[in-house]
Amino acid sequence: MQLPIALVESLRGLPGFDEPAFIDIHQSGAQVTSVRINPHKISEVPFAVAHTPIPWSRYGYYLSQRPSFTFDPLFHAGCYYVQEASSMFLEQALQQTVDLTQPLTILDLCAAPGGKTTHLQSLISANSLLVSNEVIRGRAAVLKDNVIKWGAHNIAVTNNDPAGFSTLPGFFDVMVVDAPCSGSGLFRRDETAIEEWSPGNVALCSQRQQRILADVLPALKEDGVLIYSTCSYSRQEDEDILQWLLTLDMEGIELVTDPQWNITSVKTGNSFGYRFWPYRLKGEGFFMGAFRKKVLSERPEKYRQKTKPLSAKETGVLRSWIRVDGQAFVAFGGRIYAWPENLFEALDRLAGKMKVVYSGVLTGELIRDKLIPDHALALSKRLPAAIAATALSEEDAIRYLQRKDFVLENAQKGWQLATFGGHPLGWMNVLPNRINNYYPKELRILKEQAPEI
Ligand SMILES: C[S@@+](CC[C@H](N)C(=O)[O-])C[C@H]1O[C@@H](n2cnc3c(N)ncnc32)[C@H](O)[C@@H]1O
Repeated sequence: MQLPIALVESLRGLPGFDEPAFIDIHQSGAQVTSVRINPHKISEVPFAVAHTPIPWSRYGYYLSQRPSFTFDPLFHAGCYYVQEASSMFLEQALQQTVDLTQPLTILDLCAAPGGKTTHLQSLISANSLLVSNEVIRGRAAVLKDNVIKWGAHNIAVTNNDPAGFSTLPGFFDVMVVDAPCSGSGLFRRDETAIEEWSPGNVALCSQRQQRILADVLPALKEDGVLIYSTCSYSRQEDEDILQWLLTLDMEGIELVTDPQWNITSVKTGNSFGYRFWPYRLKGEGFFMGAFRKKVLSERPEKYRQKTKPLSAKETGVLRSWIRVDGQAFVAFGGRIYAWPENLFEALDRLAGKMKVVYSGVLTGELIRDKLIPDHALALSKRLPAAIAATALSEEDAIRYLQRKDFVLENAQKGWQLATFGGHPLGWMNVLPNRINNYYPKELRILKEQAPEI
């Protein structure tokens, strides 16, 4: 691996930078595999391979080998997320700056494919709302799929430019801006990123990061918390951005780190940054800083309800499909979504101002008083206990996920969940002579499993 000389030169003098160790780790070919479990679905790592906890995250684990995630049904059931270890430091930043037992409104501004979003959802209280935004439409679709897999009911996925959030002044208690960057921190994983790296691109990224932050900060409440991060090593995208934030009446927040974690703390003026060097800890290059907003925010507009919830009569048929307690049901384009009642106002405001591509739990479509359940409902944690389900063998689970035919002896007829290890994978409708597989086509496993030798 040939690192750009201009990058190495630009890092000289940065706290914690060790040039020979930096070059060595990139040439060693060593790879770190880590996952974060979904505490709403499982409580232990579901792999036979040896694993050790990631010290700064209660849900993160290093794996001694990389299993085939594609052919693990529990991956498709949303039981865990494959995520780089350093970025799980978000947990520390959040835990140390906000009271997570409170109902919070949180924005994850640059959210696709969903690493930070799924992590945030595991940390916040059930009556908090997480708005997970991605500006690029195709990437917002991937984000939505990952949010559905995670199975939570308190996330809304939006597809807006950061400037769009200026229509929601003072709306958020917390904002996470995991900014698009020059990506040098991921060189070990993605060698093509090396070809795209240039000093000019670092400068462009730095300007774009400032623009994104300036556009979105009006939507943060006074005293609200901003968490900023990149996977770049460059000072212009890291410390320089923290310095610049101080000029916008943002106040740096110092975080406590255990010295054994080997994270490099950087104090620049009154801002505090945290650098992750891959030769000092087990993880990729990463940078994070936290701030509190010290300037008055505009007040949000007076609330006027726009969305009309469905009546109890209209939703009567849903009772056998979803736990309706505490939920309001709303219809968009014939599709019925369950919104937690206590988040109704926030979701309704959001729907009035932003391009919302997903919210709550998509329950399904009502056709002539019958519900055609959506895949999202199968993966959600709002299913009633009594719903019909059939446990599949691992082989059948893979065939189900590939949308291939399989045979079930003595299975109950009708709509039911296809499950593996107690976790729903999706819907199927068992007919007398065949099984209709409702696993979404666009999510199916396309690869073939290599035969065991
Ligand atoms: C570092 S990635 C986010 C990774 C994500 N937070 C996670 O943990 O999975 C940055 C994201 O910012 C998005 N992005 C690109 N240009 C942007 C812009 N001008 N404003 C906001 N987001 C942008 C990219 O599409 C990308 O999804």
